[in-house]
Amino acid sequence: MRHSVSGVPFLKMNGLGNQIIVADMRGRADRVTPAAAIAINDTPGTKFDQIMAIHDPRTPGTANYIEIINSDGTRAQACGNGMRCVVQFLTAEQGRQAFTFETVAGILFGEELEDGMVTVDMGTPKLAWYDIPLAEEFMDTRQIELQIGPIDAPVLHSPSVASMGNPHATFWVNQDVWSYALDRFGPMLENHPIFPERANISIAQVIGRDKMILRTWERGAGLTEACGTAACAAVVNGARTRRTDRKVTVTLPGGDLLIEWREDDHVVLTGPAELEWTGTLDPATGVWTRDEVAA
Ligand SMILES: N[C@@H](CCC[C@H](N)C(=O)O)C(=O)O
Repeated sequence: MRHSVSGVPFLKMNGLGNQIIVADMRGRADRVTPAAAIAINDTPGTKFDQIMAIHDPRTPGTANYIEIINSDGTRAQACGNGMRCVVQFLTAEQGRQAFTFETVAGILFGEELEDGMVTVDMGTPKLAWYDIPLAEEFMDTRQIELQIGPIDAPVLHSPSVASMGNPHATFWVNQDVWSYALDRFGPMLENHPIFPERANISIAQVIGRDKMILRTWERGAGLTEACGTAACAAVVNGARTRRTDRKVTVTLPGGDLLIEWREDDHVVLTGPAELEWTGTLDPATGVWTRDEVAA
């Protein structure tokens, strides 16, 4: 095993194929720099969607402060799949299942279940236009005026928008979600002037009251195999537009997530997390080494 002098332990993990790096920054005052995040993502073998940096707690009663960094070096307020990875790592380390965390978006609760699945209470959605945020006032965020494609035959239009701490737009479609060039439309919609802080862009096909298929172009990361907060936002938007119930299995390219928008307004997500390998990372530069595994 080779460790750089200023290195921190890191784990390459995934949550339904959402590529996650967990960086253990406990006991340190520094942060993973944007330059380091970009360098890690540019290095073969560590292409990722988010880094979940575990810091010492800032607020009594919480286990850790979690900072979330996209692969383009920008900070994100929330990451459902990454939170499941953090819970799984800490459960394996500490032998206890339940944790309360703080993120920039608020306090979250996560727990590893007996069957190995991880459930995270992602808090309450924010639905006012200024909370998402949008650049102009919309009284009803269940359907906003936004379209892409020809004016008389838009390819995607009239999304529902919601914040799960981070901004999401859900475009409802009737045909196969794979028939849309999300790689082409995603960047345009992510950076549309209506979203002053950019947005995560999803295409949703409702299959039944409790089933939905979802693809997401993530702000700051691009096309991903899964986006937990996008699935949460899609179920909130599905329920409040009466397309779905409040408990829905969301099928993402990487697999299924169970999302429940509880009556107490909290959105809870349940799914798997997987450890791939471990290593050491310099959080200032992004230089990393992979631990050697005994044969
Ligand atoms: N993969 C995440 C969402 C990550 C944050 C997003 N890219 C943003 O900038 O808001 C998830 O599982 O929720």
